Amino acid sequence: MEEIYETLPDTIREVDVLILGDSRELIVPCGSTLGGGSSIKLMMYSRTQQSDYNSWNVPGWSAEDMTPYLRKLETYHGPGPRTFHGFNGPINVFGGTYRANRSGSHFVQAAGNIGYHEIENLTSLDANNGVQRALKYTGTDGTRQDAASRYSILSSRVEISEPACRCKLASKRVIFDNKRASGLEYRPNPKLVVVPSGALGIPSILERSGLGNPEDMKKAGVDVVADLPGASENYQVHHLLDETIDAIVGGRLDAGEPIQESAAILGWNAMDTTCKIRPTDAEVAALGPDFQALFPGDPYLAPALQYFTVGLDRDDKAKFTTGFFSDIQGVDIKKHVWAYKKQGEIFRRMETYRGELPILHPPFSPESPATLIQLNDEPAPNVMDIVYTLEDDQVIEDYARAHVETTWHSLGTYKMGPREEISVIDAKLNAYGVEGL
Ligand SMILES: Cc1cc2nc3c(=O)[nH]c(=O)nc-3n(C[C@H](O)[C@H](O)[C@H](O)COP(=O)(O)OP(=O)(O)OC[C@H]3O[C@@H](n4cnc5c(N)ncnc54)[C@H](O)[C@@H]3O)c2cc1C
Repeated sequence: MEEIYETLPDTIREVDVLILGDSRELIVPCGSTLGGGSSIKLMMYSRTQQSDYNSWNVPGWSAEDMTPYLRKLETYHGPGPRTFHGFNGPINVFGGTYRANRSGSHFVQAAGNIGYHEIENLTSLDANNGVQRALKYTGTDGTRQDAASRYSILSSRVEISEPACRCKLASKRVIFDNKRASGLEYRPNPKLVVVPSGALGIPSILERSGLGNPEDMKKAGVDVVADLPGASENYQVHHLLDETIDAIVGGRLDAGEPIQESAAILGWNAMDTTCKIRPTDAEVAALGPDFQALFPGDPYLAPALQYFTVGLDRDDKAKFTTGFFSDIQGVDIKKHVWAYKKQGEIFRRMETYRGELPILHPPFSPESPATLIQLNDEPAPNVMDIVYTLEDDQVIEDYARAHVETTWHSLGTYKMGPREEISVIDAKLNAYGVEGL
């Protein structure tokens, strides 16, 4: 395990030009270990909206087609009608062994005050514009529900060494016998070659193997086996502003204590509420005609700059950029500014609210109604929506550009769909232009 861990990249680093004349490196964290992201993820339970599945427009992969599999993977311990969920799957979905109930309830109440009411089952695939007390990928004892242990990869010693071997051998490239995938370095002639290396790992491995954008492969000296330009397109990840005020990081809590006591707080991920919200029609209109023309739709409208491509060896730096805030219409940044204001209106109405944290607050001018406030013992009285000026909008925008981070949910490379839409795999997950992969 240790050896494998050390041979895989921990993070993918990216240099993005976010502010004119300045540049900042954004990091996409990924789980470079057995179980991948599921071994380090935040355990937050959510499901894709049905419109997302249906937008793939691939027979056999609609929301209706996917629902039996969504049920099959879970043992659901949450609220809501049983029709939407599964009760015999390997992954437990549970409310957690610990919750910060007071602030959670205040959030639900405050969101309700501005029209986002509590929805019992926000994961019904079409529920929207509501909040829910969050569920987690944890067992009823608070244990992480990771892919490696829940799918029994670790159930016997023999099986431990098998996926471990594959991880290591897969790490360079797929071998082709003419157009047929025939092995992963030292494992010749299997019936089928599967490369489960995640949205970040797959493009590099397959481009090193000759499947990808011919231009990029030529530059890297790789012979073309299949011309699949989509391999280095369509990468998507979403952005957020985030800051940790963690008791362990802050030195207020020794991590050893809760571990020794098997404390219930170990089953907590500090996310007690979750929500899905969209701008209203009036808000969309206020964001301008460019935004209106493109909404609702794919929020990642900056594909021209998003790609991930080949390096000659596994440790070579990938050519990679998220494309955050780079679309000329400014739709991506406008969405972020809208979300900043909206979450502020919820927090300002929480009974627990006592003002903003200076380290997390954009530097509005002291005259702005959005300027930093700190309250003493009482929540804010008679809260009205802040009316932001154009200058305030600019402050939020600059702050977002300077502080935005990536959010761990990489997807989209090696896209499934018709080949003419520069997709890379078909509805049966076979790569176009070759066999057995
Ligand atoms: C910090 C973090 C927090 C997250 N929080 C949540 C959350 O709360 N809720 C949620 O639903 N999702 C969350 N996610 C996202 C979720 O973990 C991923 O979407 C999911 O794990 C993707 O699964 P995957 O199988 O596609 O790829 P991965 O889980 O990335 O698995 C890819 C595997 O391939 C291996 N690999 C890569 N390159 C090579 C190579 N060259 N050779 C051999 N092996 C290779 C990797 O080591 C890894 O084991 C989080 C992710 C991260 C990183």
